Amino acid sequence: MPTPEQTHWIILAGGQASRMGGNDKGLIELAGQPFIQHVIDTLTPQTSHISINANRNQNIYSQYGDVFGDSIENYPGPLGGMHAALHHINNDWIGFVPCDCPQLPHDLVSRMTAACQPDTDIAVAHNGDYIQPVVTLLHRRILPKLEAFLANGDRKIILLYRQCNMITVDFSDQTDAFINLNTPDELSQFGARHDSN
Ligand SMILES: Nc1nc2c(ncn2[C@@H]2O[C@H](COP(=O)(O)OP(=O)(O)OP(=O)(O)O)[C@@H](O)[C@H]2O)c(=O)[nH]1
Ligand SMILES: [Mg+2]
Repeated sequence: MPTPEQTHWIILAGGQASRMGGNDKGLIELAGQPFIQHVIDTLTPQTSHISINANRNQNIYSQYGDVFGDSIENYPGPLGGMHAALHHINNDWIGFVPCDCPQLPHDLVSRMTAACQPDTDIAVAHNGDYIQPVVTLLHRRILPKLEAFLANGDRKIILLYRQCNMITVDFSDQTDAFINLNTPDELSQFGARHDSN
């Protein structure tokens, strides 16, 4: 429904990365490049509208593009980044990807946009096994529901989605595209596979 050019994409890098020892995950290096650079490299051929949601090291992230932080304090989770994006970006359709997913689909934007219907609130990627709740394209009409959800103290992303008109977008041909690296072990194992290829 929206064309790819009518969408604006946010790289979510605002988490605490507690499982990664609290290091700012978007800036951790993989194959000589910070995580955020891998995501930017995948998205740049797909869209010219990219912003970064980060709560730490905003001066460093600003070298990679437009940066904004959460307006809700105490790390409410990815929905905090989505909430901030809906206030920061003046666009009907806003897409999200996490900073710790270094091999996202090269056709993510075209497939997510093509799947949306006029009444779609949220399109969420699905790898055939699992829904990928932080790889999503949403319409700004969900903002009132999102604000009520957060004000109620709710944080579980999928519970909000179930209140909306959600569709899933099939990426079962690319199951590995959504591998995300949450711990030092996952990072070193992924790095070792990457080096041996
Ligand atoms: N803006 C914002 N983004 C968040 C927040 N929590 C998580 N995220 C982002 O959501 C995505 C998925 O989160 P996780 O992989 O669980 O990352 P994380 O919360 O940094 O890591 P853990 O603390 O180990 O769970 C990542 O891109 C995070 O940057 C938050 O409180 N605010
Ligand atoms: Mg993760």
